[in-house]
Amino acid sequence: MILELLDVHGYYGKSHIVQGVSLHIKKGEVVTLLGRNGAGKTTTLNTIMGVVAPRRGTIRFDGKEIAGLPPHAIAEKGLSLVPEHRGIFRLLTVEENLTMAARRDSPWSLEEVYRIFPRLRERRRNGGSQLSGGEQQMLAIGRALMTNPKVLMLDEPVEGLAPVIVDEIVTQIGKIKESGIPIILVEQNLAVCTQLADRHYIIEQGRVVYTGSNAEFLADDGVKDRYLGINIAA
Ligand SMILES: Nc1ncnc2c1ncn2[C@@H]1O[C@H](COP(=O)(O)OP(=O)(O)OP(=O)(O)O)[C@@H](O)[C@H]1O
Repeated sequence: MILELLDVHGYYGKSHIVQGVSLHIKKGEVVTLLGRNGAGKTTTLNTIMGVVAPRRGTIRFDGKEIAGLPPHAIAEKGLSLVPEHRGIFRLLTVEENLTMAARRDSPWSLEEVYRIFPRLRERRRNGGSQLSGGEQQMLAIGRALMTNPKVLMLDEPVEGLAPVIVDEIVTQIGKIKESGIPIILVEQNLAVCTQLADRHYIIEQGRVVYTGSNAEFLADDGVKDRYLGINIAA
């Protein structure tokens, strides 16, 4: 098990948002965090990264406790979060965005990243501000790869993108999965989730209310209806 959360609680000030989340991810797996808006998925990712300090519970990464460490120390250990609002440097070129994230010990070279994201190679001299939304997302993920992540967390990577770009990014995330990097995916697009994931967690009001394999989830229309408000018959 590469990452494990046991009864983790996270707060924004006095607001108790993450209310005892337990979950885990193994090497090579893709797991999703599903749930309605405001359920606490992003806050769970921020709690793993130490951006929201966990007040109770255990977060073990590679067998060692990381709860309570500052975000930079957690990032240095190899946890990488690509946030919803991408955070690329708009005044730098694509290639500069990538190279400035590179770590000396990383097996991920520019070539490797360009192999997964051919569009970034084509756009390598373009500034961040000249990229489409999809290209910005690719750059944000590519930049995370340059840091040699041992666990990659993606927060709504295809939100607001055209279907053809969504397909492209799903293929690219699939290639990252094949490379062996475990991925925690927060995503509202269920088709994307079920194409990529081995397992799913559904979060409601800061708690895990369902967990199952992708096959179990796909076979259970009731679960989608109950927790996600998707009427399968419609
Ligand atoms: N910086 C913040 N300060 C205070 N409350 C916050 C903050 N960020 C989020 N919240 C609250 O925490 C709750 C959970 O938000 P979170 O973003 O984790 O939900 P989510 O499941 O990721 O949903 P979404 O898809 O809307 O991002 C919400 O009620 C939200 O209003």
